[in-house]
Amino acid sequence: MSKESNAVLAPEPQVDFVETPYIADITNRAQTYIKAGFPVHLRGPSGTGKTTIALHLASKLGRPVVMIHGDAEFKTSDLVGAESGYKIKKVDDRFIHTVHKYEEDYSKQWQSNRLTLAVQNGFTLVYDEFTRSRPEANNILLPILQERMMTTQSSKGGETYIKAHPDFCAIFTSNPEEYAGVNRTQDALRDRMVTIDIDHFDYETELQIVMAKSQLFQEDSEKIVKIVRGLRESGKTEFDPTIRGSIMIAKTMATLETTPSESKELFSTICQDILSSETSRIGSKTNQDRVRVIVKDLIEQYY
Ligand SMILES: Nc1ncnc2c1ncn2[C@@H]1O[C@H](COP(=O)(O)OP(=O)(O)OP(=O)(O)O)[C@@H](O)[C@H]1O
Repeated sequence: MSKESNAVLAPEPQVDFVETPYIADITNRAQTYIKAGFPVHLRGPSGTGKTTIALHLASKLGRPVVMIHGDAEFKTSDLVGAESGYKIKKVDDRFIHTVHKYEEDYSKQWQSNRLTLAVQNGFTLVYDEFTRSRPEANNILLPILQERMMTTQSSKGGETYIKAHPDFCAIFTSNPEEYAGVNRTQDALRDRMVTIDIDHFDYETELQIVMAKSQLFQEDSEKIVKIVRGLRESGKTEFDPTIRGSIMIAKTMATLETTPSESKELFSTICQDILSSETSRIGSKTNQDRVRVIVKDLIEQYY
């Protein structure tokens, strides 16, 4: 299988994907803009489901999907493709086994990269956390989004143009600009996409996701979701706890073959460990201790 075909994903529904009215509303709005020919940008804090919704949207469009993860090290050539020097092909002779022929192809090879692959073939591009790449690397996107035309360097030097396939479309995700390692979105790029701001899920969606991922019953999943939401709403944590914390608590309980209702002490310890870890990223013991106290109080409240 070629390197290119490894980069292409089939547009398949995700296992355990939960579609509540909250998710359906975001998906439907995004789909409308894509249908109208505009790229969509899902922007929001960590753990608000942006990547999952982007892949869900992509699967609904029914075209093969090419995914790129933003990276501070990216250069334009990592997105578009680059001259890869010459390649040597070894050919085994089928009849005389001791004979190996080597074919050397000194002509420069064009290694199509993911963006080129999507633009040329009309695939859906999911560019996850695209603002982690430097603005200079992302500049290549401007003519693609504006004129549906991509500029590349030809093997003979100079520029060539690739017209975007009519089915090509792009979905972007990003974290807010105050996050570490996130670059400011260039105005020109932002103006060419429809940005949908996403926040933490509503209660019903969090509950359905926890149940789907852990197989815990509703009553037990509700306890987890109420505690995580209570901690988030307290506003006293360094970082907001997310659905990831809820999923980790639920899966840990399920692995131990117990439930929050059966084992209150164990549940309390697991909630305190996971939530203090998720909400303090600079190793502050003060924050961890504060979270442990709030979580303990919330557990008393919801038992
Ligand atoms: N609709 C959904 N159905 C089932 N699980 C979901 C859904 N949305 C999100 N999740 C789960 O929630 C978690 C966080 O989602 P996701 O990774 O998409 O968030 P994100 O906003 O892209 O986060 P980050 O900014 O940190 O990359 C994942 O474990 C994901 O599987």
